Amino acid sequence: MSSQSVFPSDAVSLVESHLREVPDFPAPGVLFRDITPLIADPQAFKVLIETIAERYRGQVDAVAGLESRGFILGAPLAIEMGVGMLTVRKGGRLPGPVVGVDYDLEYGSARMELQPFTVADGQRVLVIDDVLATGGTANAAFELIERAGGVPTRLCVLIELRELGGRERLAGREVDAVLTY
Ligand SMILES: O=P(O)(O)OC[C@H]1O[C@H](OP(=O)(O)OP(=O)(O)O)[C@H](O)[C@@H]1O
Ligand SMILES: Nc1ncnc2[nH]cnc12
Repeated sequence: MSSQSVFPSDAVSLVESHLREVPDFPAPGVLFRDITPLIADPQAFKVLIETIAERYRGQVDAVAGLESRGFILGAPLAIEMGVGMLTVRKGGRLPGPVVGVDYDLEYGSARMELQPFTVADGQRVLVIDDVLATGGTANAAFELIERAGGVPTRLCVLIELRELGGRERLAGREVDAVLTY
């Protein structure tokens, strides 16, 4: 783990101590960072959400969660900050009208969609997810929010996997990670 988190060291330790590292999931060679122990611990989950909310309170008008683990973090965060929740979903799951973007992952491709009518013009949006890997998913979310008329101010993730280059793919975007590997 590297240091330099923009979050307090207590929050970094909290995430680190509640993570499961699962080798070869969902495919051989992938070390999967599993946040389920963290969200299953009511005290840890509450403190984490409060800590993240503290950093962005008053600076954003909405939270956009990225399907599906970003929803788990985004919904309580939106309530804690008193703003609305936007859902950036995998292709084909939202009733239209939607804006969509196709993008490449490490292996294969994917599509994310957003209902533009959920985004107010000029609305400042915090994008939230559990993991930043190649950055394809987050990059798609930034593009969709902009196409819908919003202003994606930054990405917040619990875990950044540095060697997968997400930060470079998101060049010019603000990225905050609680924990970086
Ligand atoms: O930076 P990237 O290379 O785009 O990868 C990061 C994305 O991958 C994971 O989601 P996944 O697609 O596994 O979906 P899930 O949350 O529904 O499991 C993770 O929750 C991020 O959304
Ligand atoms: N190694 C990983 N662990 C958890 N989620 C991921 N999403 C992309 N890569 C991941």
